[in-house]
Amino acid sequence: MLVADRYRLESPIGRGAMGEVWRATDEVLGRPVAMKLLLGDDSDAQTAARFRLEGQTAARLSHPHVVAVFDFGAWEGRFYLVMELVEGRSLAQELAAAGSLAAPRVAAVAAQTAAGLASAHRQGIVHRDIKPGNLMSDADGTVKLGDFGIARFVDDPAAALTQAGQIVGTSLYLAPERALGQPAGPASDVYSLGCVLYQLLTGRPPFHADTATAILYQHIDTAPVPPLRLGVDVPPAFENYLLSMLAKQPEERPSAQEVADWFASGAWQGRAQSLPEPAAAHAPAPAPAPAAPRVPAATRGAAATRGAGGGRVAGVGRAGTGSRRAGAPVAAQGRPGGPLPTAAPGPAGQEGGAGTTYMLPPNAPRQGGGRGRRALPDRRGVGGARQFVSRRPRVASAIAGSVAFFAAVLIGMALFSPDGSTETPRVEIGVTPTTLGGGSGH
Ligand SMILES: Nc1ncnc2c1ncn2[C@@H]1O[C@H](COP(=O)(O)OP(=O)(O)OP(=O)(O)O)[C@@H](O)[C@H]1O
Repeated sequence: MLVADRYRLESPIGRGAMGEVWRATDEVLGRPVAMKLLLGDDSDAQTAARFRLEGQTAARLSHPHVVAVFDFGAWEGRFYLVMELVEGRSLAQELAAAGSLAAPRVAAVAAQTAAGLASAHRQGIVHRDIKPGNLMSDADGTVKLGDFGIARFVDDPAAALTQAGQIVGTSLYLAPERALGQPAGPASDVYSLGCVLYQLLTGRPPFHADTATAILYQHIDTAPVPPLRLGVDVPPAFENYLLSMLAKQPEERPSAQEVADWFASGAWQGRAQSLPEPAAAHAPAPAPAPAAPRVPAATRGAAATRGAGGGRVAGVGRAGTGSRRAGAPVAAQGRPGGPLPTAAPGPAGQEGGAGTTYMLPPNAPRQGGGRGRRALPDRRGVGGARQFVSRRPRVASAIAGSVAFFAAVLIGMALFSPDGSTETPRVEIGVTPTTLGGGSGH
């Protein structure tokens, strides 16, 4: 079949939510291409507009790790998109075949995907649907980021084609701030990439549950189980960095460019290091061998007490509207700090599928008042004392010695004072050494 007098369809490659992808030949330029044909016809204005947006968005990008877009048009009532043909398979297929991938392969995927993502972010484009099926690997193992079907321009909310109260994306990889109804930013893509890398390494995503809503709650307030604890063979530095990408707070995650630089530098092979400063969000990666940032206290602290499957929350089930297929409005985000998305059940869909819309119940935790936020100060307080003791053992033991000395003096005064006074500052004796002793890491 010859499409638009130019592209000869040869064999189907696959089908997604919006269209079917064919291997084709561009007979004008004489080269193989991939052609995505919009499912159905172009009479559905909403779907057609989103399909066109995908083409326009991806066409703005020119990067070795982003699938190139060559052409866009309409033919016999259907829109088509002509792309660079990636001869290989998606990371979803690679993962399905292997079960899990070795650390060096995952590090290469991380460096390349993050580089493609960083180029999109520089153009003001947020991908919003990073998942294994959207990462394509060619015959050499080079990874290319594709499917900008639900991407949006950071500065152009109208381009999101959204409807209030809905969140679009795949729940398995959805950043906490998006689960809370806030707009996706570049850091949301980094979080999603962190989820994908975690899955490639361990064979399972960081959070999984029976319903999409339960998974969203886990993104919000459950720490991922560190891969080493699952018995995965991964260098400590790699694990530390991966967990920093999964930080609950967007500002605590590295940028896509930092992720690309860090993995490309080979630093992932090293041991985890403590840095003198708290995880520096968006600081340039140190050269030549950048250290892994310290995992945010909330991430690591919670990991000790809660498993990835824990914390099931009752709520509405998945609210997959099937909107991408049906052409209904999709993908609305709440304003920062604005009201949470409202509950609205919808038809069920396949977990991890694309173009799925989720809605949280109205009583979902609010940012700043949610369960995760309430738990943070305690975890951070204990973690801070531990870090202080482990980083400054001499100072800590000097303080502990002084406290013990004054305690002994006060006890002596109380015992041997002529009037037998019992006014001993027990609070100082009891509390201070306990606080320091709680982190006896030396
Ligand atoms: N440029 C391309 N070269 C080779 N294969 C491609 C290309 N683009 C997409 N594919 C493959 O075609 C199939 C369908 O892709 P498509 O992007 O339409 O859907 P999807 O990403 O699987 O799902 P969804 O669109 O619902 O997120 C996938 O298997 C994908 O790997």
